[in-house]
Amino acid sequence: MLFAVKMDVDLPADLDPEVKADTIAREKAYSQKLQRSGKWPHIWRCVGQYSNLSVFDVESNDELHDILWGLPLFPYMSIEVTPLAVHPSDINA
Ligand SMILES: O=C(O)CC1=CCC(=O)O1
Repeated sequence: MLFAVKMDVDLPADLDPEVKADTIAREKAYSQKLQRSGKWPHIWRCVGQYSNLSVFDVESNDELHDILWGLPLFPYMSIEVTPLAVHPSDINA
């Protein structure tokens, strides 16, 4: 199952710099592990925003939910999930 996920990050201005750096480092490691596994095949920066647009390839809604809840930056994110279906005009479908 494919999902497009937009993640908007909003870190508090007064967040301790060490906590901020550690959380971002853990987020990167978590994301890259999932990218290598094939569960997170695309991640793109949204130009001009502290946001990304990602594609997840997972077995179920519950699996995606667990992945998103596990994001170290999850407490500082707004997340919008869009389930994807094959487009009838897709020449690769
Ligand atoms: O910077 C972001 O967009 C948040 C994020 C998600 C995965 C990652 O490494 O950073």
